[in-house]
Amino acid sequence: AAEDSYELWLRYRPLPAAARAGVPGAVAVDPAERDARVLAARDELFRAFAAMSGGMGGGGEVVLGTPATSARVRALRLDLGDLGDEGYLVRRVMTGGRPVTVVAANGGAGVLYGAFALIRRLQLGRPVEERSAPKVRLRVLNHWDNLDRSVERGYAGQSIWDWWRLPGHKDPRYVDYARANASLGINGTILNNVNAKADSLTAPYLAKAAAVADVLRPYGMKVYLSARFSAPIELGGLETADPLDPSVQAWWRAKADEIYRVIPDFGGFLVKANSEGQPGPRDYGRSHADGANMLAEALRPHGGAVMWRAFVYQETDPEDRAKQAYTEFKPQDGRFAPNVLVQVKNGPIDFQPREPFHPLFGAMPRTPLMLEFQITKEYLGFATHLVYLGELFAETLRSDTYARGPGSTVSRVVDGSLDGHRLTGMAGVANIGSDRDWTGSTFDQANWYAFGRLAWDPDASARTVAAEWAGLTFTTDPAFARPVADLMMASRQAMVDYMTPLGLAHLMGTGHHHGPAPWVSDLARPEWNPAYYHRADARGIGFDRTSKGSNAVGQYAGPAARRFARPETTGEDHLLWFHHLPWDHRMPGGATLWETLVRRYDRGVAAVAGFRARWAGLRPFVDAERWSKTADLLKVQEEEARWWRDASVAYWRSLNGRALPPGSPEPAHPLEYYKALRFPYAPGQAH
Ligand SMILES: CO[C@H]1[C@H](O)[C@@H](O)[C@H](O)O[C@@H]1C(=O)O
Repeated sequence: AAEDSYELWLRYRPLPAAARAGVPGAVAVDPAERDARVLAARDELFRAFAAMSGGMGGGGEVVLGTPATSARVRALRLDLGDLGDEGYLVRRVMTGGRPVTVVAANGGAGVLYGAFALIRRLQLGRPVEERSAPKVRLRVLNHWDNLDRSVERGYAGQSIWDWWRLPGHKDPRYVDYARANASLGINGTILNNVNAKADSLTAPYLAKAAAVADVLRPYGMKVYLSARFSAPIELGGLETADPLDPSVQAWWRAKADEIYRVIPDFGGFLVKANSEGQPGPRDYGRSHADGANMLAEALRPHGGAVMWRAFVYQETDPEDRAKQAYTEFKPQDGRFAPNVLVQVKNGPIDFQPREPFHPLFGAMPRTPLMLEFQITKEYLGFATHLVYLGELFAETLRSDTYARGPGSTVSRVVDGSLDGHRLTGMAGVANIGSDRDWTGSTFDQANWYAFGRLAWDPDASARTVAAEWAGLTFTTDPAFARPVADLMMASRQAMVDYMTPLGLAHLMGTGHHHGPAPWVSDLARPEWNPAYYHRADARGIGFDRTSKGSNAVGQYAGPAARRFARPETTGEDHLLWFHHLPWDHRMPGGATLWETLVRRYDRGVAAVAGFRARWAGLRPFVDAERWSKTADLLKVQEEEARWWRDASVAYWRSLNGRALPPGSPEPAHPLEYYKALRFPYAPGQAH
């Protein structure tokens, strides 16, 4: 179809007539060039130029390559010193009296990224020159994809990884997946769920992963696997997976050797250990560092890395889940091998609509901390609600940890500049599935896009990224791109308002995590209950994490801790995250907490109604298919926003017996109606 959402942001279309002459007519690589990434860059430029020129191109030539392999690039004596392996330079130069656009880099990956940058700039109608290098080294997607093609927390259909027919059949979709990722600079992918089956490490599955790696390699992407810690028992027939046991160590060394025989550039392992029932070193009285280092030692001869997740909330500190990862990992700072990264979620609980930054950022200066975002919207309305996550990601990244004084932002922890780490990384839990539009909705494509752009440059502006995506995906007409970027930027706060305003968190329905269920309090583990998080009763609401409560604030560095210690300085965004307050608590504007809470719900619902109206006005700019799907989903979102608001307000009122502030509507139904709703077949559930 002419307007196919399958193409994502790589929609190569004829440029406006005036711009077509500027589309290069020729692409030159050195005849001896053998780097598959440079050849992929050349092919991508051919494809893009042919479409963008509408047959009218001819604005000169593009020369691609590295000084090492291209005599023409070498002859230009460009300064590429600060670009590393993956950075690039796109520059207009005169050679032999003719203007030429050169895409130069120190390595093939840089050439590839430069080619995509050139395409992007032409699509957006911008001057083509650009110099850029990634600030973060490992920019990876985490697929929570199971071997049976179900996707944990996936809302866009089945897994794209067709394990059954691999390696014999390689779905052409893998090439488009690689192109999309390369266009953002994403350079690695973890193919299988962190809740891992040991089967993924058997020879047949390694052959399948190798086939995928072969497709991704020309696009600069490495394959990684999630490793099940107990695999030596399940696959090797050993009696233990104790990381200090020599037979276990030998098993992993042999396994790593086997993997590198079939995937020579294998990236390494991602591990979820001793978390939510997964096996791990703690099962044997060993530490996380013991477990990670054992795997790191097996990968070290081959240059692989271990991404060891810090998502743990058992065993230690039952008083406050938000404190547990810090309690367990902070003492191990400095004990991890050099090829281990500790992968930390953006916030201390679990991918909520809003959380403060995770207290481990800044607290483990001797360990490379990898930041994990969730691109799939497990707690944020699945692929139905329009929520632009670039704004959430950027909020985390610019948060100041104060670990080394003011300006010690999370982005500086992650890019390694704060503590001098060269091994750095950012992971995004993928929202990709086999739906035609990849992500379940057009606007969820923007979240994949924003993750990639912010992994490349954690200091990039979320708004700029949104406008860029809207320009590439729809049209660069400012009468469209500007209002759409405004809508996207407002969308996350709108969701916070109608779901969990003022710092509330984790009030979603159990298991599936869709829809409100603040009344649930009878689940086996205390931290699975919404009531654990809101702690509301007749008198007040919120989780006291000050020194009078769980003292989670004590895990933050001085100025941050001081800010979070008092309601007045905490600010509205995290108010009830850190404080338990009476319903009559006076807010800065003079209204009570209760009134303000209800007003926030109302504001969130009204915002979504506003998005619908705005989208209606943008109809002339968008093809019918993509316009209608978005319009349909916004209608559902408005209904669900009202559901969240009504159910939540009805519940809080059942506790506090208060009237609604003037003008705020009564909930549509009595509380019992909301409590009785059931969604046994919601998508994406853990199994
Ligand atoms: C993969 O498991 C997930 C689980 O489905 C999810 O509810 C939660 O977000 O976190 C877990 C994790 O991050 O490990």
